[in-house]
Amino acid sequence: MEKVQFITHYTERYSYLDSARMALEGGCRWIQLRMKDAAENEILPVAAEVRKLCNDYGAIFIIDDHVELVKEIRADGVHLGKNDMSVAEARRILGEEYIIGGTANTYEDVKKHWLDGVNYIGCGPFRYTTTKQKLSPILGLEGYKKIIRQMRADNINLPIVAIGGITFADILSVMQTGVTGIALSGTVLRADNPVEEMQRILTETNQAGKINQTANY
Ligand SMILES: Cc1ncc(COP(=O)(O)OP(=O)(O)O)c(N)n1
Ligand SMILES: Cc1ncsc1CCOP(=O)(O)O
Ligand SMILES: [Mg+2]
Repeated sequence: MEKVQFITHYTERYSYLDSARMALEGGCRWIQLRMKDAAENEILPVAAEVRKLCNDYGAIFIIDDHVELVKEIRADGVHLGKNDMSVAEARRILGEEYIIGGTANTYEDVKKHWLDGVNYIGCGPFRYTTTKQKLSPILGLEGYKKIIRQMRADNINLPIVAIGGITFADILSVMQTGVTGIALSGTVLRADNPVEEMQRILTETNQAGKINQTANY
């Protein structure tokens, strides 16, 4: 599985599409199109461009929230949180070929998604971030360690992607908690050169992932 998911964001400098393009140019191969509160007629043209770019780069394309658009925009899957359609319902609609991600803030969230047939978990927030409103309680490193311990005890084997306020400096310690990967947005878009920042983040995450594989948890 890809270790780094980039989440699109609109800033003063960049459009949603710019953000996806820069992440792909920097080597990221897993893009989530997140256009919070945008209407369908705004999402569709951007999604068409992101789909094309992801095809060019051989990247996975996930859409946030919109199960009803997945097939129309030819996304590879969808990411769903607590206030979205349930993973079980989305699975019934989309079938087994699509990727479904689910948000978790607690071990109970992870377990429910596991039973509902999720493919990966977006687990967070790691720390405070302004990219998302109404954040769940901050997990910090200890929060991830606890969730991973509980998963191992119950034999739940699911990719866990840490999210929320993650920067380059956090990657090693976050990956060392045992998570599978990270999802990020703001730290890439705030960088002077987002393409280079993405490259640096990928190298660091893959390096940290290799250390993880040899560590004895
Ligand atoms: C990888 C990943 N993890 C978590 C989220 C948050 O999803 P959700 O809780 O539904 O919040 P919104 O993103 O919809 O505001 C995510 N999008 N991606
Ligand atoms: C979608 C989402 N869910 C929890 S934090 C977040 C945004 C993460 O973005 P950033 O890396 O900018 O903090
Ligand atoms: Mg959502």
